Formats: sequence, C-alpha cells, structure tokens
Amino acid sequence: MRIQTKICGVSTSEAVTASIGHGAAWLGFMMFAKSPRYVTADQAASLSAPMPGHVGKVAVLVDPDDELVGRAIGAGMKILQLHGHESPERVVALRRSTGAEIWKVISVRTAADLAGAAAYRGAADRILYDAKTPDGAALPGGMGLRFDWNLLAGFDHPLPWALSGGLDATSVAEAVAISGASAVDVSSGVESAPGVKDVDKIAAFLQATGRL
Ligand SMILES: O=C(O)c1ccccc1N[C@@H]1O[C@H](COP(=O)(O)O)[C@@H](O)[C@H]1O
Repeated sequence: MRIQTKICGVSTSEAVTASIGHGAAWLGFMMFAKSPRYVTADQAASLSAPMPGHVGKVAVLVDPDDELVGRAIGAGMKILQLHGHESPERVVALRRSTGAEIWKVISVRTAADLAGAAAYRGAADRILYDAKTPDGAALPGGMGLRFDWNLLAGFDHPLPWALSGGLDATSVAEAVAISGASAVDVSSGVESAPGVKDVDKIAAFLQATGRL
C-alpha cells in the first residue's frame, strides 16, 4: 500500500503542480501569519483551484478564531489541520460548524506527550504527530525537528494518524519502518530555504514514499 503523503506549506503553482504530479495525497496551505510559508485565503483559493478532487486541500491553522476558519473554508479547504492548543471541545465545535475533516496535531517530545491524543477520540478525524518545538520558538511546527519515532511503535492510536517532523527523502523510509506510519507529512524537508519549496526535493520525497 502506498504511503499517503502530504506536502505542506506550498505557496507557488510550481510546487502545487510538482506535488500533484508526483502523487501527493494532500497539499497543505499555511494560514498562520508568522510562518515563512504563509498564504492568504485568496492565495490558497487560487493555488488550490486546479487541484484534482482526489488530492485533499488542507488549511494549516494555529488556534484560529472563527473568522479565520471561515476564510479557510471559503477558500475551498476541506481539511483543517489544527496545530495549536485547540481543546477537544473546540475541535468538536469546528467539525460541526464547518463540516470539514479535522486533523489535530499532537506535539511530541516524550512518551507522556502521546497520552494527549486519546482526548480527541470522537472529536478529530486524524491525529498528526509532530515534533514539539522548543519553548519560546517562533513556530509550533515547520522547523525540521524530529522526535523519537520509536515512541509510536506499538502505541495504541485512538484515531487514524500521520507522522511529521523533520522528515526528508533520505529519512522517510526509516521513519515509516520504525513508527509504522501509513501517512506522512513534510514541509522543510522539501525546501531549499525556509518557505522556498524545491520541486526536485518534492519529487525525491514522493518517489521515496512511493517505493515503500
Ligand atoms: O510550516 C510552518 O511554518 C508551520 C507553522 C506553524 C505550524 C505548523 C507548521 N508546519 C507544520 O509542521 C509540520 C512539520 O514540518 P517540518 O517537515 O518539520 O518542517 C508539518 O505538519 C507542517 O505542516
């Protein structure tokens, strides 16, 4: 079974086209203004408009207010990736009010962090495990940081899940083998500089997941 892959933080039509052409299952549009990958709702709408229906449109949001969620939905996003401190109650409310699929990010540094996932059973549609960024970091993700993939091996996952955090074309096979992931997400590992997607790296990453 092909590993499903999300290419996150796309902000050019070249990156969108390369990701789709090489088999991405989802594309992520960064709607967090502090991110170097930030796109406005209008940009997300125009970049995602030509996407075929089988490729999921994901808005990446960090503790969004209702107005921003409304702009993401208005831009055609079908999945909301919540990368902040959104509570299970907030996730339930957003799922109900938008009808969107919800991915809740669990930031992981130690085994104890995984326990937080269970609270989202029945609330979110998917858990995305990402590396916890350092205290005081400018971003809660997208910094190319890894966590110990062994923590996920044998874990009793409460929901379908995906792995992210510091993946790239050379590490993803080992990450999948150790963690057991069937879906992965990458952002900085397919860039030449923060926020600058590299179409050759996108191709290499998707070829690597395509071989698994
Ligand atoms: O990419 C960002 O700038 C970002 C900002 C705020 C929240 C999440 C962000 N990115 C997400 O982080 C993970 C891992 O990224 P990386 O591969 O380690 O660079 C991924 O899910 C991105 O969507």
